Amino acid sequence: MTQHLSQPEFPAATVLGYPRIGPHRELKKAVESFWAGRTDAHALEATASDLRARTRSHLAALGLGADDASVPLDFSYYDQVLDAALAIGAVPERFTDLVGDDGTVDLAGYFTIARGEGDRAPLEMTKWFDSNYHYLVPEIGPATPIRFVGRRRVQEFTEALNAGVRTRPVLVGPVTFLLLSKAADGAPAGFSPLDRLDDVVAAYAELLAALAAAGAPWVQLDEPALTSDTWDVPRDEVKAAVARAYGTLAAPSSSRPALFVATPYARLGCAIRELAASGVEAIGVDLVRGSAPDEDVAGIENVTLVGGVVDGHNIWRTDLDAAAEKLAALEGVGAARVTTSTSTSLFHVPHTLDDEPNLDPTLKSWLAFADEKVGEVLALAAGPDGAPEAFAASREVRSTRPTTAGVRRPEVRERLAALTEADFHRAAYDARVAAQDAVLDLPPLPTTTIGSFPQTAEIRRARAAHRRGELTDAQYAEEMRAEIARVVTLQEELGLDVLVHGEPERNDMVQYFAELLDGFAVTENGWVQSYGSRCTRPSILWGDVSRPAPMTVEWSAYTASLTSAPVKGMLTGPVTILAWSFVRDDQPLGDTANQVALALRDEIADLQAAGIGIIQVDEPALRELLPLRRADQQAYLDWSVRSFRLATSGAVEATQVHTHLCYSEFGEVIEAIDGLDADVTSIEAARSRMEILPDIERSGFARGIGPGVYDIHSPRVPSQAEVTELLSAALGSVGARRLWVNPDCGLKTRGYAETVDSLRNIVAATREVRAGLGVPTA
Ligand SMILES: Nc1nc2c(c(=O)[nH]1)N[C@@H](CNc1ccc(C(=O)N[C@@H](CCC(=O)N[C@@H](CCC(=O)N[C@@H](CCC(=O)O)C(=O)O)C(=O)O)C(=O)O)cc1)CN2
Ligand code: MET
Ligand SMILES: [Zn+2]
Repeated sequence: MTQHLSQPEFPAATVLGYPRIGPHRELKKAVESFWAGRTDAHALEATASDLRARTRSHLAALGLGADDASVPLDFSYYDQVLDAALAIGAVPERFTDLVGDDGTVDLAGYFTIARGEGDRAPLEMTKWFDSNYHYLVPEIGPATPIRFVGRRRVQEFTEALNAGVRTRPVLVGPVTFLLLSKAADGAPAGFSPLDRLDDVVAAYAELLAALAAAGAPWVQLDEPALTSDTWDVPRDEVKAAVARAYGTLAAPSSSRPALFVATPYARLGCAIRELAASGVEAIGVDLVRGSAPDEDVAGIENVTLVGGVVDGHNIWRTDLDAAAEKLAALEGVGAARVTTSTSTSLFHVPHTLDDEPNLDPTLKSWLAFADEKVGEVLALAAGPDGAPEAFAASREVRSTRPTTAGVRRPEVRERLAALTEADFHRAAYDARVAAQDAVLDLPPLPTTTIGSFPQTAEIRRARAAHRRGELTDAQYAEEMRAEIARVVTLQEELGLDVLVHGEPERNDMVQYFAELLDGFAVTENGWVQSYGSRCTRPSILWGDVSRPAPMTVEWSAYTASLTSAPVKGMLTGPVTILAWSFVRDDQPLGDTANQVALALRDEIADLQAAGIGIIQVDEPALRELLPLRRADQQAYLDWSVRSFRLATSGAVEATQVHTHLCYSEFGEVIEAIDGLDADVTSIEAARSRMEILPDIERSGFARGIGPGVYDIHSPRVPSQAEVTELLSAALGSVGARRLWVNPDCGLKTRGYAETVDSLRNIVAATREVRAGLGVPTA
């Protein structure tokens, strides 16, 4: 051991992070009431402080030590990447007026940067690694101010210490911060945010010193970017950045805390040597999605290796024997010490199983949410002799799970085994176009929406009342039908060409289907943050999947009965259903996806039989599950595309199959999108001003395409002129024959006022552009 004498030991058991939204979404409610002007910043700060207090004493009560830095301090009002940007003062120029004399931004300003205001666009939002969490993308240019200004983490640390808990502050690490950033508008060609590394590192060094001065023995720097090899920046530059950043931050000094660098989500392949040589005291590796590092890493003998053996990203009870073996194998790498942790932060999983009285007890015995995972980490640190009951309970799952009814259903398995290649193919596209043109009679540049209309407070209240038994099934259905009728009338008045039913009956586009399919369970309080204050309750896909009855046919058929316009049926695709659920870990994902696909295939057949001629199968999560390492990507794209094709290829030639994707860079998966073989694809494009078009052109994509012309993530109403301009750009690259007109995504999070104005402008702009083509306008 060459560690400094005063060097504290890393805790034997810890977790990389914990849910921050609150067991009953306390933070969501407090933040939304602040936004609505119902409470002031003081009240919000007080609620947040109370939530932090409850979280740390809860974690201490669960058994994480109160004085040894084993309780992580990872609170955020909205997003941890935005927090990092504001800690170092990196505010985009358009928000400069929000910055005070001391370089900080107050709470109201913080939310303005997160959510936009008037004509000022918020920071772009995109997926956090391969999860359904979304972070805000910092904008870094050559002149972006970067210096340590934001003391929130320091204050939170002191607050906890005064209450008797010495926490471990968590920060997004400097290299990941810059790799996740984008070049600010106006940055010269060739500029990369990583060019500002030295400035960022200098700011972090001051922040670390402030935390040490406040009494923090350890600080956790999250560097998940090091588990991916898909950055634009060459690998050698990433390694050099790690060496440079941590060479500075971990240089011997009495004024810094000990550093724990965590690398969740996949294998730390890229920079472990640079990290080990840098002088950081501890390195966390993901042993659930990744594997142990090589055995010849120089410097590792001075480092504590923190083995992430409890899955932070899924909810299955850990096989403690297998996890203990992984930890034992990690010992072989030659580190100074090996300790136990989770693979990722636990903010991807719900708080606790104790809040789920209605989950089937057998299923429940197979699961571990965040609190139960804390127990697993502690049990592993104690070992089989120290925690015999936990190890016994874990063994019990191994024996009951494979044999429990519903886990393996012969009829589902036989149907899958009998599939042939023909089940994955539709007729040739040209034949489909001819058949569809003959029945659909659509104008050029057909207008449509992505499916959902605003989920109003009345709709949610009705659903809550139905759940509590205050509305009968019939009364609830009546309310939903009334809403559908309103949405149909509105779309007719607006003059949209292909109508939707608006999805009022869906609590969520995945949970709705999970509630109707066999093989899934749903939670009551299993909320997980998706972005900002928005949460979802991921369903639990535990057994073989099948469809006991049609799921959407009545709603779609009712909708079609109200109008002579074509109505688009609306389903969620197999990949997205998997991505936004907690999925069984006992068989390949592709097999599970195909089971879901067969259920959807039957639904499509029923929709067709009910006279629905256009069916959209949403796959917004296609890009999300893309593996973080290039070598793994093709295999993923193969099974994901095939499952979509299995779901949709039963459609007859005349049925027009649509798909929809949103969020993230599609350039990387454009060939896969082509492989879906949908007749029409709608895709997010408005916020990036149609940046996707060159990718589409280059790929030779030759079917219908609707690049979004309305950024639905903002309350802003796009003007007719703006939409006309976007459409003209799209027309230039894809041509009138293939272009569809639609918003970026569903309208469920929007209000009615801005929705109606925006759709009106979209229809008007489309008519203007059609007129330019010499097409009749009405
Ligand atoms: N699963 C999923 N992931 C996704 C998306 C998505 O739509 N679904 N979209 C993208 C963006 N992410 C999003 C995630 C959540 C929401 C969202 O709107 N969430 C709602 C909850 C949606 C929901 O589950 N609603 C339920 C329950 C609503 C609720 O809170 N009910 C109250 C009572 C309602 C009342 O009395 O007003 C309660 O239970 O306490 C329903 O409608 O039934 C929220 O945070 O507020 C939007 C986008 C990517 N990932
Ligand atoms: C996140 S993609 C959303 C698609 C869905 N059909 C909707 O309109 O809400
Ligand atoms: Zn979408």
